[in-house]
Amino acid sequence: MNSHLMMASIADFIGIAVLLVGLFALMSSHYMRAPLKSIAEYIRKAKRMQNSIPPGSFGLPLIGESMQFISSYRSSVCPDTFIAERRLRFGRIFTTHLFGKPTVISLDAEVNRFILNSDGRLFMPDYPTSLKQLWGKWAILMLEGSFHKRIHGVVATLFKSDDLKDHLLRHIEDFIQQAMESWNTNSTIYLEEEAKKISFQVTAKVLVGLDPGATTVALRTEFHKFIAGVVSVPINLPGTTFYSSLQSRARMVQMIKGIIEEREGNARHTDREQKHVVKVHLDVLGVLLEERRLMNSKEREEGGEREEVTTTEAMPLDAITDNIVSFFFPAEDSVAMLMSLAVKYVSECPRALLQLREENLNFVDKYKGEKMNSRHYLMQLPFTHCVLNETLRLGNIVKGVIRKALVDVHVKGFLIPKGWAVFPFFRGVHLDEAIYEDADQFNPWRWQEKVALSHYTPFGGGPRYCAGLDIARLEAAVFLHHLVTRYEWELGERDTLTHFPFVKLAKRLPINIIHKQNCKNQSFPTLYNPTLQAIHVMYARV
Ligand code: HEM
Repeated sequence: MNSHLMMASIADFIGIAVLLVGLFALMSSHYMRAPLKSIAEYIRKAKRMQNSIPPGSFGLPLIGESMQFISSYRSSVCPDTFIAERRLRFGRIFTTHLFGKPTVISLDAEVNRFILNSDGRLFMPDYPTSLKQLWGKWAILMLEGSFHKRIHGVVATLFKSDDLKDHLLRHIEDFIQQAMESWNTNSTIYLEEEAKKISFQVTAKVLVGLDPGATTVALRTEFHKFIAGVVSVPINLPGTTFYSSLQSRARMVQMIKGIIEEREGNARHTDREQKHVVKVHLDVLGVLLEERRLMNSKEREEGGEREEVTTTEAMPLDAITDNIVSFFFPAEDSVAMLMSLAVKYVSECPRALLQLREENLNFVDKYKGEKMNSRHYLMQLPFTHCVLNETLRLGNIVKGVIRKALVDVHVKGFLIPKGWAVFPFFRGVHLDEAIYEDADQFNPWRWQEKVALSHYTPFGGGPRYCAGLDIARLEAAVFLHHLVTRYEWELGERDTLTHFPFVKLAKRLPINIIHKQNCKNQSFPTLYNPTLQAIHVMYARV
């Protein structure tokens, strides 16, 4: 009964809107000559629309159902109340009104895949103006069309390359070693804090080639102030969080520009005739600078003389700084969350922890003294990756993505009207009992059986799939490897998860270190790395 009332309210809303448009058309036509036929056509169209828009409710005027959505995902007890209630009343595809827009939420894996794969044709990302101000108009999330394709391609190619992953592995292990040095038996550490420290260092390395030091610390301080603005009221006045966030963003941009200037000062530039070597740094800044050089020189060639008197650039410097700034977020926050949640889940599931430890100790034995590379960590630790898959499924670090319909879109018998927002809600699919048995339980063994990967989208899909997924998996696998082979711990104070706006552990996951492994008998896989060798020797002397 309730659902019918809600459906009626949407239908009324559309009916009245279409009637008003019809009336306006009639009134504005010269001498009201518009044929009555066209009004009938409008009414027929309204009827057709009201029949095919997914059922649901719009909630209150202007704010719609945003408050219910937010309070549901702020709760650590029953975060999915909002979704569960509506799924029961309306099914897996329903209409609501979120953050100022009529929105279709989809908990249907097939529809979600369709939306992700139709990016750029039927849908495009749709972020509020305040977020555009924060990320910058050139950030990958804001880009469309061929420029998006180009930036995505350059970054994805870099992140897929074994050279980059192997180069990064040395640093990941180094940063983990340094962090772990301070964790001693009988001490309590805040795992989320430690994971964030490590992943920020990895991020600074992979994005701009920075080693830990004063600049990384300064960059991290500004990044934290910057990120606070993402969830603030967007009022750009001195004293507001939003204002301070924009100021920090500007300082991050200055630091990145400083690194660029330093690189360009040192660079030996290309000159094909003189056969100079191009030095492309193995990081995101390096490949974006190279891409910019290529695009701008092509632009100049094509532009001929006219180009010399204009300042047009195919790829301005802002395109580099906006992207670097925006990559800091997934690279620091999401990866650290993956590591922290994996530790929480295995700590609560002793059988999984035991198997994880066994696999990783065997791995140490098997590759004793061998030169390790990223493929070892990505391919030779199957159970570790089952743990990570399950953590991503259950933890839903990214709940879903928001898109806008570019045209009227028909899918599974429903209409998503042009201009409406659409929210493929991955979390709703990942926690669907019809797909995953005991969906709310941590069960890494399910990944040892045949699981339909088409339902599984923790890293999105289509043209905007996560370019950094291998980096995220590598970092998390190496972290788990070192943690379980060297430490025994127990969870400290009980911690809870909240989900809005981002997944967070309320207490930053305190863990008590019970035992630090005597590393004498443990052969670290990357012994040839001089820093690690020094640390290994140090441990061996303990
Ligand atoms: C556990 C960690 C991570 C998760 C869960 C995650 C999740 C996602 C998701 C769901 C998307 C799709 C966004 C959309 O469709 O609008 C995405 C895109 C992306 N992610 Fe990640 N990500 C993670 C780590 C990383 C890392 C480490 C990087 C690299 C620094 C990265 C870089 C990117 C990039 C470049 C895109 C493409 C955006 C676009 O083309 O519009 N991500 N990620």
